[in-house]
Amino acid sequence: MAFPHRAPRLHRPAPEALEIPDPLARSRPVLDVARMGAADREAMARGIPGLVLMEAAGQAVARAIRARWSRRPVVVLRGPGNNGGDGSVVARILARHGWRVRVLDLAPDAPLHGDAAVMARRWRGPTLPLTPEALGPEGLESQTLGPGELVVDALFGAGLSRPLAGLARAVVERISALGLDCVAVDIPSGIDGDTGQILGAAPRATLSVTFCHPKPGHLLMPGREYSGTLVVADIGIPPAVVAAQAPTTHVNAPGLWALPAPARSGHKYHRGHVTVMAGTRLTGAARLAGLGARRVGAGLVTLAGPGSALPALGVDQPGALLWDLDQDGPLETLLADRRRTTFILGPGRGRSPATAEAALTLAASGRAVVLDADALTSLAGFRPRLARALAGPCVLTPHDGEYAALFGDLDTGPDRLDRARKAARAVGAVVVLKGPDTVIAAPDGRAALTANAPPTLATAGSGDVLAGLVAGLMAQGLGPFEAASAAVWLHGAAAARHGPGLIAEDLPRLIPAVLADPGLGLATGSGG
Ligand SMILES: NC(=O)C1=CN([C@@H]2O[C@H](COP(=O)(O)OP(=O)(O)OC[C@H]3O[C@@H](n4cnc5c(N)ncnc54)[C@H](O)[C@@H]3O)[C@@H](O)[C@H]2O)[C@@H](O)CC1
Ligand SMILES: [K+]
Repeated sequence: MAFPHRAPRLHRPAPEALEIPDPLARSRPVLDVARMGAADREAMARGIPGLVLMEAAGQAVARAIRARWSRRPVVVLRGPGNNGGDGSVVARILARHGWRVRVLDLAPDAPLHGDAAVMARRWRGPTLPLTPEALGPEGLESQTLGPGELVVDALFGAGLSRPLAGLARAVVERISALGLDCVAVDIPSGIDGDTGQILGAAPRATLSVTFCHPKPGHLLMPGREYSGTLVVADIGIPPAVVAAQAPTTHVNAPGLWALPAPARSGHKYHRGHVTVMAGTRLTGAARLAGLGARRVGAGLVTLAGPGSALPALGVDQPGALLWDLDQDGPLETLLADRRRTTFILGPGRGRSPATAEAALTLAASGRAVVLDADALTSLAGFRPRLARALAGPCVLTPHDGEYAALFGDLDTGPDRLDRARKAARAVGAVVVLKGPDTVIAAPDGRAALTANAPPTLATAGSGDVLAGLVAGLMAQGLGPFEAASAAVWLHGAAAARHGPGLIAEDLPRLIPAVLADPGLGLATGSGG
């Protein structure tokens, strides 16, 4: 039998096998539109020509497309600015690799400027005007966008300044209606880069290729959903240029925080003592919070509640301590023990003036405090008192409803990053604004955007576990911003390990496997 004299043809990787490194697996800066623009200008001022950056941007998009898809007809929707300039580069490079490419110009009569004009001249292939006729069912399907065609959305990026209207809106809606694969250059046109909100309309991209670092709009809903798979390409902007923009927002992932490794010589009091203030009913919420704190490494956890609640509180946690608020003493007695470093108030506590008073007492105690659920709604109307009372590290964990109760008067729009930041500043505490795109904000302006939480986390009791994780990390010495960010990430990572059918009780059990991830540096147990 003769040996084949040609090497076997390599298989083109199936999309599932495509190895695009997850740009959100480690923490990195998130650049708002103004900082990204400033970084671009600074890079150019340091001698990197804009054309070089644009060529690198277009090349990165073309590379991502070629990695993901095999050759197919492509239509590049080209806008009037530099996003369109990137689109011209994508068209040229794909065509050079033998792809059939057409450019559809949004504003064929508008004069192009600067780098975008240069790149448009370097594209010598077919270019059609985007006209109303091209958008009719006859035009778009039969002439302009054929079945199976790949759309490159290079209409608008960072320069989006108003809602999409007219032809731009019509073409974007047509892409979605036809269910075509769409690659967004930088960000889907119509998604606000700073807020993730849709301005008018936006295409649902299969893939978005952005440059240098992600923008808030890639991580905040609905922008995150519209962005599809995110690729972040290095286009040669030096890290020092990015650092000079002093980014205050980061991707919430390892690197933003480091988990406390248990010291070999340590004992349980070195790992903090978390006290969960429970109510009479819904004791499950306090138990879940206690489990969260214990699994993440708190040395001791006390579940404190009224005498009538104690049998239920202790039912399934032999390792937790119990405190009878009627027999053993009230909150003040607990606070007299300085080794009680950390408190949780809210889960299952009940909404009442007494809960608000307990929250204010804890805030003034100087201990690390997590205020969640009923503590937040009970504090409605007491925010100025809370802000004045706060004497120690404090984390508030509202979902949107609890946010409305406590911060509804703040002047914010739908932008969740802005909402969390303003709330943190208003009260002087770290705010975890929970949702599919949980935002953590500190009073000093730092913020973290989370992208690892699967939708299965939206289940009763999951927030109670989160409160426990935050407290458990603060008990071990993490600052409130780091503890809150790490807890939110661990919570998402635990849920992601489970898949469908997740219930809150599963989450604490999944935490050890997450902590064993080598990327977190705890697996060897070699803490000093
Ligand atoms: N040096 C740089 O600044 C680089 C920029 N790059 C690209 O440049 C993009 C930003 O470019 P630009 O600042 O030129 O902005 P864009 O290209 O995003 O859009 C600006 C143009 O769109 C118009 N416009 C905005 N919103 C509109 C709407 N709703 N309807 C109709 N017209 C609208 C504006 O009037 C302006 O003419 C980035 O997103 C990125 O793709 C890359 O080339 C990398 C380098
Ligand atoms: K775009």
